Amino acid sequence: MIRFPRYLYDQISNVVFKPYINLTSPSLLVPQITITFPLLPMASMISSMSSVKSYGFPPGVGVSGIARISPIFGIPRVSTKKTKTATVNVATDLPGIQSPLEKEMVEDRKLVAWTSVRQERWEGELVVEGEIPKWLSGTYLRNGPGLWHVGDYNFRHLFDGYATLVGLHFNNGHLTMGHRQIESEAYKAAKNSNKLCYREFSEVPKHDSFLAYIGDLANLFSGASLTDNANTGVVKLADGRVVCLTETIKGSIVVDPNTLDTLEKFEYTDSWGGLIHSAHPIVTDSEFITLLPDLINPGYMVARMDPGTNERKVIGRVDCRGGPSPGWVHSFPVTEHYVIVPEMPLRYCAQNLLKAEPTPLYKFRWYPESKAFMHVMCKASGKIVASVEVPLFVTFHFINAYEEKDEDGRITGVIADCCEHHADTTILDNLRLQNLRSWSGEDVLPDARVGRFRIPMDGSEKGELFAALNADEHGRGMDMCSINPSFLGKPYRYVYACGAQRPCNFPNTLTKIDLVDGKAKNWYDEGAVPSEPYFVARPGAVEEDDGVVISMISDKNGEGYALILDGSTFEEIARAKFPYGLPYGLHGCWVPKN
Ligand SMILES: CC(=O)/C=C/C=C(C)/C=C/C1=C(C)CCCC1(C)C
Ligand SMILES: CC(/C=C/C=O)=C\C=C\C=O
Ligand SMILES: [Fe+2]
Repeated sequence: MIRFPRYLYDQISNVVFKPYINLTSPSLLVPQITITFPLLPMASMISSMSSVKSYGFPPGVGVSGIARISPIFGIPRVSTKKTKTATVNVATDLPGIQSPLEKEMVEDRKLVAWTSVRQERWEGELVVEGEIPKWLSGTYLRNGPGLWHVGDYNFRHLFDGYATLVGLHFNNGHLTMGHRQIESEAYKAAKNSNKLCYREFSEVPKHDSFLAYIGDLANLFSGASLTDNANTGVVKLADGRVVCLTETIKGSIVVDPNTLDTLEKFEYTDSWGGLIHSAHPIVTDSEFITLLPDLINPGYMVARMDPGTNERKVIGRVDCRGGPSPGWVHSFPVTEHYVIVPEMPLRYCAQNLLKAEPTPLYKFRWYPESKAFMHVMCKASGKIVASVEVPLFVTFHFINAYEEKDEDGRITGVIADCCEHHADTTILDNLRLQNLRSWSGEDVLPDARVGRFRIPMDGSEKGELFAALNADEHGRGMDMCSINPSFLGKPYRYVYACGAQRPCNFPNTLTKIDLVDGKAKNWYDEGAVPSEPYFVARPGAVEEDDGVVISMISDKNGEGYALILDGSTFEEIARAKFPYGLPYGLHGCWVPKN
């Protein structure tokens, strides 16, 4: 049994135990281990062990000792000593061994969704079980925070992790997979200095002195200390560029969808400045629309960027009706003619931004007395055509929105759907890594629903919020949604999302919701954590659900696979096992071939 920190254990695919005879003192058997990283044979480390104890397993198996191992970002050393070798495969041999420490390690592997990615990059062909439709030709990219530590320091929150980009390349029924870390300044600095250097979602770099603290505050206001760790989503712009994004504007990074290489920063050439934006712009073949919260004069700038440019042009501005600051806008929806600007009572909070230690709501604060609003801005004129008070709500993700018309074709209202957490902010705390990693079997995932806003366009002061269907249909879990992109901004019927099979501490099913029938079809693999189900339409499809749904699964054995479901039946049509389990990821996009 070789003991080392959890994060290192997960980096390792193979351990070679090498006892050798010390020639100057032949009675002395000196143990050594070689630790090999999967598919990177050069990246192996050799380390001597202090105490050795055999458990009576075959040679090389069941040996205990404390291994001296260089840190994760260190340069592996290679031994030149002559050795006899015996091989232990950690993945296959250790699970059979039942010492308490070994049990703990096996448990760790099961938490692969919440365990740092085990190496910087990998690429290879996957074996496909079932049949991938031949028409599925292109790359599914998924971004997310996949590395949650620097050296020995472990991050707190799911959203803190350094971005891991995964690519599934589909070609004529074949599938190759690759993953790699996005080379943000924040990631590179952490790697080089072995410490956190930029402010992440919940993490703030430690200061050596009071002077350094003051300097950091200045850097906070200029944005210099904010992270550029583009770990939330990835979008394909109409001009073909693929950009990874997060909530900080500087965290916009152009990547190569084929190699997953980090290419360059996406620099905005306009002078709008600002430090933060919505992590989910609306991106289509003709549109890029984003929201820029204004923390000084509480409000939001709504901006558009034309394909082939890096210049945002302002469509209009919404002044907040509540205060003292704008509500968090992780995402927002659009209809054919309008941009819908949500004003959630979970608002950015300047005081919390200044704090070195995280508050229960991180950089935000819940202001129920400030009320909640939905604003509707005309895309063409930038005018606010409706602004209504709505019941309090909490959402990360809007699903879609569309215009309601009367029989004469006049717009009477707007419907906007979101993954709504019953105006309860505890979901943010649930996403702390400690909570995700220490599930005791209790049902602790707060209820969520498809929250449907109806915003009247007749000058009424209030809008409605209700559940679009009975949330028991999807186990009262609801987040990480996608739709058929051709239905963006239009009346639509189907939502793909992560739902729940209870008890659970995190959404653990894939669900296809039929908003017309108020029914859901659910996919479930016991103990697995599926990531956002992403709908890709079949070229030439007429039906809204004619296509496939792609998700990546981190399973209960610490392994993982790509899953392809039929968009219509929601039945599995293919799966392909990854070489090792991957951490959970957030949002994806589809880059068609050519
Ligand atoms: C991963 C995800 O969904 C959200 C990430 C959010 C981030 C990185 C937020 C960062 C922020 C700061 C570093 C300071 C300013 C406020 C805020 C935008 C929350
Ligand atoms: C993963 C998540 C919420 C799950 C709750 O049910 C939210 C992710 C937000 C960022 O993209
Ligand atoms: Fe998101």
